[in-house]
Amino acid sequence: MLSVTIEKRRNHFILNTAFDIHNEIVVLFGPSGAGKTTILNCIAGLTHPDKGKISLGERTLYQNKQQKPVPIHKRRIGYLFQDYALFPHMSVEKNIRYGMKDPLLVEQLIDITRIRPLLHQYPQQISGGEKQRVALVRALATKPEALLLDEPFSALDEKTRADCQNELKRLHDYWKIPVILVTHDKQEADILGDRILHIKDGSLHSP
Ligand SMILES: Nc1ncnc2c1ncn2[C@@H]1O[C@H](COP(=O)(O)OP(=O)(O)OP(=O)(O)O)[C@@H](O)[C@H]1O
Repeated sequence: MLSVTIEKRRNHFILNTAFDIHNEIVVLFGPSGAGKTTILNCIAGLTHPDKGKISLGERTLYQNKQQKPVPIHKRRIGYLFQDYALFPHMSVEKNIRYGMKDPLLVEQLIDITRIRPLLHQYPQQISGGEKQRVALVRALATKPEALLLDEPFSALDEKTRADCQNELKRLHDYWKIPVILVTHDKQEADILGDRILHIKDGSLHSP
């Protein structure tokens, strides 16, 4: 379980939120500037709350200012952004194998997502949807214990977005870990979310 309690001062409000995520896909849904990315960044360790506690399974990743936060690379959290961030000078295969923990698992992921024909291509030679699937596999190849997705499919056309959404569902059925997905797209939230958390001005609220 991913357990999150965050208090953090922002420009126009104090982000103040608490929630638990089991092995499910939870959608974080809310207007621009509501605090969604700040929450993901705190969980990933890119920034820290002013107060609060973040734990993943038995491990405490952050607890107030009493103890040193666990550094990003030791959190075992996969983070996928809108602009995929593949290494441009590496083939798809090298991108995926970078930081991988378990070669057998990577082979399975490649088959599940049907990206084997792309392995020898470079990022600039494949489409946006393909890049996003590769980025998803790369994130999972590190064997994360939780996955954070910040509008991963918003730059894609409708058909490609639907394909990627299906891919994510299939991967999650296979690999049940806590997933947080940020989206502005209500339809995507309904399709993918086991649960939807609505956030506005830094606080969770009912729709
Ligand atoms: N370094 C910072 N210091 C103070 N406030 C910040 C900082 N970075 C962002 N903010 C403010 O925090 C609020 C939340 O920003 P955040 O990026 O988390 O929102 P978001 O919900 O992800 O928005 P979007 O959907 O547009 O990406 C915004 O009002 C933003 O202006």
